Amino acid sequence: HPLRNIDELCASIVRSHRETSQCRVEELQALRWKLFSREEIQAYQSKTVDEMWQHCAIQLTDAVQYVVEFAKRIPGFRMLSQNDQIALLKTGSMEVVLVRMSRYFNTENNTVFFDGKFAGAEVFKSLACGDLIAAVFDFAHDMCALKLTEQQIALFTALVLINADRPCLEDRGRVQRVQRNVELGLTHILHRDNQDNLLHKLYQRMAVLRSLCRLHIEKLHWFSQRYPLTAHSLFPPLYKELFASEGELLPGTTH
Ligand SMILES: O=S(=O)(c1cccc(C(F)(F)F)c1)N1CCc2ccc(OCc3c(Cl)cncc3Cl)cc21
Repeated sequence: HPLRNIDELCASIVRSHRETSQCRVEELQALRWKLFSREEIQAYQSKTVDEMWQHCAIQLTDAVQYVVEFAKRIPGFRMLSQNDQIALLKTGSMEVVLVRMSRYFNTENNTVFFDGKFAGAEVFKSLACGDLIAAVFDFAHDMCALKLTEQQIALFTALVLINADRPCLEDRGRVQRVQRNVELGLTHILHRDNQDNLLHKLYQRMAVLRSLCRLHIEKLHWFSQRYPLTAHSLFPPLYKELFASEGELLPGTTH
C-alpha cells in the first residue's frame, strides 16, 4: 500500500529505529560513569593486534545485524532488488553503525560505550590504528554537538543508507525514488522541530562518514595482509561479505 503521507513514513522509520537499536539511550545514560579500571584497560592494551581486531570485528558485525533489520523495515527498501539491497548495505551499514555509536558517546570524558562500559580511545590502542580511532571519536563528538533527537537520527540514518549515488546499483532510479521520500521525511522532521539549519550540517557529516569508512577499509586491507589467517578464517562471514573487497581478500565468500 503506497504511503498515505510523509507523517506515516516518518513514524514507520522512527519505530524501526527504536526497534532495531541495540540499547536505548536512556539505558546507557545510567551506565555513563561505568568506566574501565586501570587493570581492565591494561588487559585490552595487552591483547595482540589480531585479538583486538577480531574482538572489534565481532562487535561491529553484531551492530551491523541490527542495521540490516532497520534497513529491511524502511518503506521501499524491500522493493529494491536483492543486489541493490546488498549494495546499499555494503557501503552504508558501517556508516549507520558509526552514527548509532555516537549516541553512546560521553562528551564529558570522551568515552564511548564498548563491551558493557565506557571506554576512552586508549582502550583501543592494540588495534594499531590510532588515526582511525581518533577519527571515530572526533566524529562521535561532532555528532553529539548537533544534539539530534532519536527521531532525527532515525531519519538521518535511513538517508545514509538509501543513497542512490552508491556504486554498482542496478536500478538507480528506483533507489532515487525511495531516497527522495526519506529526504522529504528528514526535512519534514527538521522543519517541524524548527531546525532546518541542521540539514546542511547533516549532509556535511555524510561526507565525513564516507571518509571514515574508506579509512576503515584501508586498515582492513593492511590488517588482512599482515594477519591473513585471522582475516580469512576468524572474522565473521557477514563482516567479510560487507567490508572485504570482492575476491581479492577473502576467496570463497558466498554471493
Ligand atoms: O568494537 S565496538 O564495540 C566499538 C565500540 C566503540 C568504539 C569502537 C572503535 F573501535 F571504533 F573505537 C569500537 N563496535 C561497535 C561499533 C563499531 C564500529 C566499528 C568497529 O570496528 C571497526 C574497527 C575499527 Cl574502528 C578499528 N579497527 C578494527 C575494526 Cl573492526 C567496531 C565497533
